[in-house]
Amino acid sequence: MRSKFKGPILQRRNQVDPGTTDQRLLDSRGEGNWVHTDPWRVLRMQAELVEGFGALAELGPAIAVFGSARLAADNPWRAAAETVGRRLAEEGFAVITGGGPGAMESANKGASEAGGVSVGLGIELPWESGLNEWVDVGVNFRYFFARKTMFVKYAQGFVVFPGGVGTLDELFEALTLVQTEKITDFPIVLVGASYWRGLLDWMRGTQLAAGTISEVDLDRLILTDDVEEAVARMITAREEGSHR
Ligand SMILES: C/C(=C\CNc1ncnc2c1ncn2[C@@H]1O[C@H](COP(=O)(O)O)[C@@H](O)[C@H]1O)CO
Repeated sequence: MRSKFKGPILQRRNQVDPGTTDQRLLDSRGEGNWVHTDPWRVLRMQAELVEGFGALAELGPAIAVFGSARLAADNPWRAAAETVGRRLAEEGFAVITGGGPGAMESANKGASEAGGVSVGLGIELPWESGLNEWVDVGVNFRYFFARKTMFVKYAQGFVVFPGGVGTLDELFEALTLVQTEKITDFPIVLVGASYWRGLLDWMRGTQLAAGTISEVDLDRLILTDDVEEAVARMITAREEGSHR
């Protein structure tokens, strides 16, 4: 009876493959299509997590700063993001952004110029993106979910500047993780009261009224125009965390 093990799998009779796995690896160059298959993608996802964890494991206390990629250089929120980056760095926090332009670039600039650790977690996009020039530690991701894991795992709080759907995605992911107690003691500060108030009013007037969220969910969002308050909230959370 024909019989063979293909790794852990027993094959007998007419189920026996010709050749061996090593032979197939070494004997031919093969076709390239397999790199686009899901099993291979899983290895790439795994590699992104490993690279991200490796790059950030010793970062120390860090705050993520989010906000629009599209804010022009003279937009006042850019100046505020730069101040937040600088002040967080002065207080000993690493600053993590998406590594892109706009508010991200300003926060990285503030952190880098203050001598802090300025981190950019970039994402492969259909158009040219890359990391802004103020990123001093950069990791570029293929997969959004792997990148998002890094923000939440290595930041102890979020400061969120006005932004579009990308910023809302990051904000509501954090809020969901806090609500479901996947992350704890995690301040979320929204800078730009005039920009965010409409959203918070809708959440209160529509979501809270319909019972789809609780008052405590709204209480988790801190709204301010004062960048010093944003920084102070992060410092307080760090101090409270260190007493536990
Ligand atoms: C729009 C342009 C470039 C976009 N490049 C980005 N690079 C890195 N991270 C990005 C980029 N765009 C969005 N993000 C992430 O989403 C948030 C901002 O998205 P929004 O829709 O602009 O609010 C941001 O925090 C990033 O994490 C060319 O100008």
